[in-house]
Amino acid sequence: MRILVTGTQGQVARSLLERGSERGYEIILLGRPHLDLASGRSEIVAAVERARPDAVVNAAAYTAVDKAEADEAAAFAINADGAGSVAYAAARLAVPLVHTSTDYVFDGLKPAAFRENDPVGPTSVYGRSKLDGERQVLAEHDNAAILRTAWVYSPFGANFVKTMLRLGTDREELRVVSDQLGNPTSALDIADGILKVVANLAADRDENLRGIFHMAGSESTNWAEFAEGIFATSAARGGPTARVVRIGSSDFPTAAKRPANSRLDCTKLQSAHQVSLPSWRTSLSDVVERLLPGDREPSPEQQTETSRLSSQG
Ligand SMILES: NC(=O)C1=CN([C@@H]2O[C@H](COP(=O)(O)OP(=O)(O)OC[C@H]3O[C@@H](n4cnc5c(N)ncnc54)[C@H](OP(=O)(O)O)[C@@H]3O)[C@@H](O)[C@H]2O)C=CC1
Ligand SMILES: Cc1cn([C@H]2C[C@H](O)[C@@H](COP(=O)(O)OP(=O)(O)O[C@H]3O[C@@H](C)C(=O)[C@@H](O)[C@H]3O)O2)c(=O)[nH]c1=O
Ligand SMILES: [Mg+2]
Repeated sequence: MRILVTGTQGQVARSLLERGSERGYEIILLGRPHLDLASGRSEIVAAVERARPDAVVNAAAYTAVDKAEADEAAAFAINADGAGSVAYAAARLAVPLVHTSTDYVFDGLKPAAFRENDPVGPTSVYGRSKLDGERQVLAEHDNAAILRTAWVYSPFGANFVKTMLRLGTDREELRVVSDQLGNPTSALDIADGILKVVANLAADRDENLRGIFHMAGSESTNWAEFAEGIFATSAARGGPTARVVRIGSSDFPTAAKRPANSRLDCTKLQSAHQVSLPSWRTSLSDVVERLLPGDREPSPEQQTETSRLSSQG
């Protein structure tokens, strides 16, 4: 099966290339200048049709949350109209579409994990543009699954894990917000989940497989606790580490307002598609390992492990 993925350097796009190729799919990454989601509908349709896909995954987006506050037109062109045009193109080709969306469509005020039919209320331009993208995708294509994910990290692109490891190399202490809750999600796990959903859409016309689903790591946390987990994982492998000082969002001003709680309840995806993603506590070490340089000093535990193994001959 030939799967067209939008974007070439994105976290989810690169993960789909890796995981999809391992599983025998033909993965075609298509990005600028060949496919620009900010261009017009006819250009987008032509680019998608040229790739002759059996399925389409829209993994490209304007994801710079703070920058989007002052760049609303570009965020909506890519995340809303661009997504709608990708869906229109997939509908014309009569192939299934998986579209990626975000936990930031929610206002964060529910004192529990959000379900797919909970009222939305984005607090940022990024969140509003992604919400409009969901609406346009649903309007253009009935053979589509919209997967809302969250707090994505991976060996690729820009993400919070990379930021922490970078800042941790020359700082002893980092101030990180502890009053925003969410589900950190490995893009490699997202890729596995997307491939399963694509296969289900291709195999089965059941309308319960279409529509909006939450697909995030199975365990929630806050950014400060996530940072502590990143540094513990890194330190155990001889990588950079720093002490995390827990602060409130009001002590870390940003252009965009983030939801205080954007935990996602993913039971609908499990029951319809039999997909559930691991906890960040399980998936983080693989990503941290891949992000650390190869020539670092082993940690004391690793040294013990190495000498134990070599003494066993
Ligand atoms: N990152 C996160 O924490 C979260 C992401 N999501 C959603 O998941 C999806 C994947 O995100 P992620 O992989 O992290 O994204 P990244 O920020 O890693 O990558 C974004 C991708 O979009 C591409 N892109 C941006 N603008 C355009 C454009 N005009 N035309 C074509 N391609 C464009 C980029 O292209 P290029 O390669 O050329 O730079 C890049 O490949 C998105 O829908 C995002 O909204 C949801 C929740 C959390
Ligand atoms: C770097 C840093 C960030 N923070 C805070 C800022 C913010 O509230 C939180 C996370 O920062 P980031 O900018 O990495 O994350 P952010 O850009 O908000 O990440 C979001 O991206 C989009 C694309 C999504 O769809 C969301 O699911 C979510 O993953 O951590 C600190 O408290 N201390 C720090 O040193
Ligand atoms: Mg960011």
